[in-house]
Amino acid sequence: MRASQEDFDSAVDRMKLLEDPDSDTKLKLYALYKQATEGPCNVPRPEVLDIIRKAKWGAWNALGSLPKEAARQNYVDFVSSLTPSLESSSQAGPGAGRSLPESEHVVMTSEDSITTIMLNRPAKKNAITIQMYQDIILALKAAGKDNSAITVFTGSGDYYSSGNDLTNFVSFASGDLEKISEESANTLRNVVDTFIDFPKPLVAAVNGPAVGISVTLLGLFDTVYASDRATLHTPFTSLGQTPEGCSSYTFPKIMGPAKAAEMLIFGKKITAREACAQGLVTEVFPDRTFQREVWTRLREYAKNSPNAMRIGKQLLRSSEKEKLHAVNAEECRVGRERWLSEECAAAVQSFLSRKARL
Ligand SMILES: CCCCC/C=C/CC(=O)SCCNC(=O)CCNC(=O)[C@H](O)C(C)(C)COP(=O)(O)OP(=O)(O)OC[C@H]1O[C@@H](n2cnc3c(N)ncnc32)[C@H](O)[C@@H]1OP(=O)(O)O
Repeated sequence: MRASQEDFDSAVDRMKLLEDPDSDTKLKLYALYKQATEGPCNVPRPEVLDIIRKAKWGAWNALGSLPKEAARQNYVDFVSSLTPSLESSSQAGPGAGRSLPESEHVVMTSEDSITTIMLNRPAKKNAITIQMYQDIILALKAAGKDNSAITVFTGSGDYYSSGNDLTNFVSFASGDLEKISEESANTLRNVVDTFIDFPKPLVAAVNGPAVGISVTLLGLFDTVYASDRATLHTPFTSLGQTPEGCSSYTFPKIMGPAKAAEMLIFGKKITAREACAQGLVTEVFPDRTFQREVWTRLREYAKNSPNAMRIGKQLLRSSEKEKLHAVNAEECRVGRERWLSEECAAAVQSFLSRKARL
């Protein structure tokens, strides 16, 4: 169940009863309200000296391209969490009775028979934390079962995703290496398995640059639309790491072994247009019209018979599934060894200490 306009209006009224909320709470409420009512931040950044307006602008702007509907839901949930005693008995609490999982950085919305899963951490270029991997799994499982016809995966803000959050590796230096690396490999394996098994048409709307795992997973999507501003980069070897997301199998198959090697072994960054010429991207759109063109097209596609699309996908993909699961298992086994290597530790340290940038 998603928040209606009435739920939102009622949350706005309840919010007025809050007694002196702290400034972080006020900023978050302000940003979600603006996003829910006006959409993405569309005003120029205020002057440096105007501290309050600058903070408000920053909070709104940080919501990137979060859809109005998702902002409305987040606003209602946030107000509910602040005012539990004021909840009317007819209203569901946060998460109660909702078919969509909630997450701070992985936002799920459904409209026009399309479920959208959006990475929503624009200030960190949508880098994927361990919690986000778990949330992606939950979101995909929910989308696989809901009554939408198509599922779309996209990013908020100027990046599609900068890949694995490199601070995920910080815990490697501070804890039980064996245990943490095993848990991380299991998480990676689960998330990739969930993409392999996803039962409906899965479309990537690559709204901007994509790095690392956000690129490798594209080989498991049914259709990939990209903005002409997007680049695709898999800098594994400069990080002392190896390919994942089944790309060691899907990329050579899609683009041929030589082009795949350039990307996955030498870390060559390619443009969306190059990726399209090589078959990894289905179609490239001008950035200016990307959202409009992609969503117009997807809304048309979503009118097709959902069952026929799902069964069609199975016919196209099922013969590969066993192979893909085996590839995933092997990539995770090898990847885990690499994460424990000196090379990987040094590369991550270098990023974190800002000595190296892509
Ligand atoms: C469970 C474990 C699974 C493991 C799966 C493994 C997958 C492998 C991969 O995905 S490898 C790819 C890893 N990603 C990267 O190496 C990208 C690193 N990021 C960059 O090089 C740059 O940030 C950039 C080129 C993406 C963008 O550069 P730009 O100058 O435009 O912006 P900033 O660098 O200032 O970034 C803004 C803030 O975002 C933080 N950030 C960006 N990417 C990551 C990331 N991958 N991990 C952690 N943090 C990231 C960046 O640090 C800035 O934060 P700050 O504002 O607090 O400084």
